[in-house]
Amino acid sequence: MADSAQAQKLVYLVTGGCGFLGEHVVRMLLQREPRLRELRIFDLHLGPWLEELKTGPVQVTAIQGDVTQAHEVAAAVAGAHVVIHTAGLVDVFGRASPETIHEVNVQGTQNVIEACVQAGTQFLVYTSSMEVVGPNIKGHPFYRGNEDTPYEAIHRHPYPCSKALAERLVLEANGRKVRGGLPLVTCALRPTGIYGEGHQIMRDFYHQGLRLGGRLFRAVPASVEHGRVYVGNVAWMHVLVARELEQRAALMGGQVYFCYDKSPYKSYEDFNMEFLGPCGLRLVGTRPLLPYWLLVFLAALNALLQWLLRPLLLYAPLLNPYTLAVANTTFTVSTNKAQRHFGYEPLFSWEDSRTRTIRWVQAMEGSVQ
Ligand SMILES: NC(=O)c1ccc[n+]([C@@H]2O[C@H](COP(=O)([O-])OP(=O)(O)OC[C@H]3O[C@@H](n4cnc5c(N)ncnc54)[C@H](O)[C@@H]3O)[C@@H](O)[C@H]2O)c1
Ligand SMILES: CC(C)[C@@H](O)CC[C@@H](C)[C@H]1CC[C@H]2[C@@H]3[C@H](O)C=C4C[C@@H](O)CC[C@]4(C)[C@H]3CC[C@]12C
Repeated sequence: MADSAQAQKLVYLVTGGCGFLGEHVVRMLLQREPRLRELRIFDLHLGPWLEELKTGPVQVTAIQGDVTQAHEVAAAVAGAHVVIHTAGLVDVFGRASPETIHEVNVQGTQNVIEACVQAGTQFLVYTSSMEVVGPNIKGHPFYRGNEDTPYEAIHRHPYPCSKALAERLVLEANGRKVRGGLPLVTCALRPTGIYGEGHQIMRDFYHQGLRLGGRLFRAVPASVEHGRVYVGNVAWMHVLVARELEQRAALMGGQVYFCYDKSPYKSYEDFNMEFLGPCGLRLVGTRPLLPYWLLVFLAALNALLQWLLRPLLLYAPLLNPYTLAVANTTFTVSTNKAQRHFGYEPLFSWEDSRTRTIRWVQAMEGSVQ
């Protein structure tokens, strides 16, 4: 990274900077990274909100580009000191083909790595996922596990497969010599289910509840714990890792860190109700209203319909065999590795994270009280 004379003048690149997490990373960098001279935001789809960021002291450069295009990535990385790579296809609903998911999540990540090597960029932070670990295809629970907990990470779905492969590429690239002869320092962050302002799935559940007269119907037992983490804390961890990588390269380089905070362990649906309940929705049923075998049948029917309708239209409901399996498998983390390695503490308390998310849902048109 830059020498002391220029230490206040760093260039950061955030890929996927207009996404749900990416936007929070961009805003967090502008608020909490005083060394920034230029912040480059690379995304397939640039958001109109970027314009408001261009009035501050930091040069904000919006770059419309595709991580699958190596030359576009190389141009965006050239001259950057730090790359935070969040761009990816987060698709477990069958919207994109397995080939496209692989091309974006794996080849796109390889393009970012090679661009760092060619440009002499030394620091790369990759947004991985809990799904690199599990739930696995056998439905084994991962109960309050950490980065060292043994677990049979076997996947078949294109999304977790792509995240696992991309993470491996990033970690294996740690230590490669970049242009100029210095070592590339990489690390991967593994958020569990992220929630907060801008979470599209939360928005989908809210609108589904409105369509059903203010009700959602329980499909998953309350006993199935899911780890969730507030988007602001995930963004903060990215900023902190990017800042500490240089000083702690020997300790942090090539490492993975789960993203965590004080969000409570609950079933996916019960956790969502922490925000949707105060916005007027009700979760019907203290236990699943339908037997599991019927849910399995309905999920399979959705998958069949998606396949049959694909030539005509995209049918991608929330319920499919993969989402049903994930929803019904306990996956929670309990770790302090990020705190031990680089002093991470959540920036937002559970209460604050909950309040911010509720306010965001309430701001959506038609919140029912
Ligand atoms: N949302 C979660 O719960 C969660 C949990 C763990 C990890 N993650 C990871 O966090 C990252 C961001 O996820 P998100 O939830 O913000 O998703 P998102 O879809 O909101 O954001 C992804 C961004 O990447 C961009 N993008 C997609 N394909 C691109 C391409 N070919 N070139 C350039 N940009 C491209 C999209 O336009 C979008 O702005 C992903 O890597 C995802 O795997 C998400
Ligand atoms: C229809 C019901 C069965 C309903 O409960 C389904 C919920 C389902 C859509 C979600 C349950 C668990 C979610 C996943 C989890 O939070 C972690 C993820 C990792 C991240 O990298 C991408 C998103 C996701 C796969 C997330 C997707 C939605 C769920 C499957």
